[in-house]
Amino acid sequence: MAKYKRILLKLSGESLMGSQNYGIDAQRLAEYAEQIKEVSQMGVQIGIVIGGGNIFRGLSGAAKGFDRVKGDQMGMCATVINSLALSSALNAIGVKTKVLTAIRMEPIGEFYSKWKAIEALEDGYVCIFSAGTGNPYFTTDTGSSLRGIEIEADVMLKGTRVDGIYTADPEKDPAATKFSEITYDEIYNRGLKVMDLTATTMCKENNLPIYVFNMDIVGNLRRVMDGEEIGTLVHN
Ligand SMILES: Nc1ncnc2c1ncn2[C@@H]1O[C@H](COP(=O)(O)OP(=O)(O)OP(=O)(O)O)[C@@H](O)[C@H]1O
Ligand SMILES: O=c1ccn([C@@H]2O[C@H](COP(=O)(O)O)[C@@H](O)[C@H]2O)c(=O)[nH]1
Repeated sequence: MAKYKRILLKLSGESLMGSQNYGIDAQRLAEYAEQIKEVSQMGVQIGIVIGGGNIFRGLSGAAKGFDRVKGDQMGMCATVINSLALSSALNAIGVKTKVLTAIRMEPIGEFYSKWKAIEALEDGYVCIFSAGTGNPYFTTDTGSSLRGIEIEADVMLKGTRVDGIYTADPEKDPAATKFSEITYDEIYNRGLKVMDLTATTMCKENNLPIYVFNMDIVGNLRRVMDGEEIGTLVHN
């Protein structure tokens, strides 16, 4: 039996680039879709939030002179592009999906509501929550914690390109060591940057555990569902 009944899976937009410098790598997209299908077939209810860093981030836009709010709106549109790509890849392999958007944009997706989402999850749809929180100055990590709490997920799975939380950024510090578990408070106290603080605080205050793992290794999502300890658990 799967370890969790209902999950909120956060996927990194940057990871979707695969080996490219920009955009969507078809192979990485197909691998993500297959992993999600496998877990959906186990009966797990799956909500997904995908980032937009492979296309646009408001902060990088602001650094080039864009208005920050417009830049963030561009970033949110980037998450919609990624959500549509993932939805299409899932549909192509027989998985039913519903794209719900935080900003009204029918017919691209249906306007999000908690109850619509839960009904779709219970009907076996994989729900993709796009456009983040719908507000500027936030990130999709915060969008994930928000949606995870709203849909009453058992856990927020942060599928990223590192295999957990380390004492320092493992992509910069080869001497960094990995935690198998850590509390939210330790994340603050040690100044760890794996997830933004707004998202961490929302999870802490609402008791939503976070599990950070490497989604770029095919089969890992299933391993998490099987209870294998391949990442880092964050809890109170
Ligand atoms: N202490 C740490 N432990 C683990 N990873 C860390 C740590 N500090 C920084 N990181 C970095 O955080 C990154 C993971 O963040 P995330 O998955 O949100 O990536 P992202 O590129 O910001 O995603 P998105 O495109 O969705 O915005 C890793 O690639 C890693 O380099
Ligand atoms: O609630 C939100 C979520 C996201 N944004 C903007 O989108 C980009 C892409 O999201 P990432 O989490 O960085 O992948 C982000 O940089 C913001 O510009 C937002 O404004 N509000």
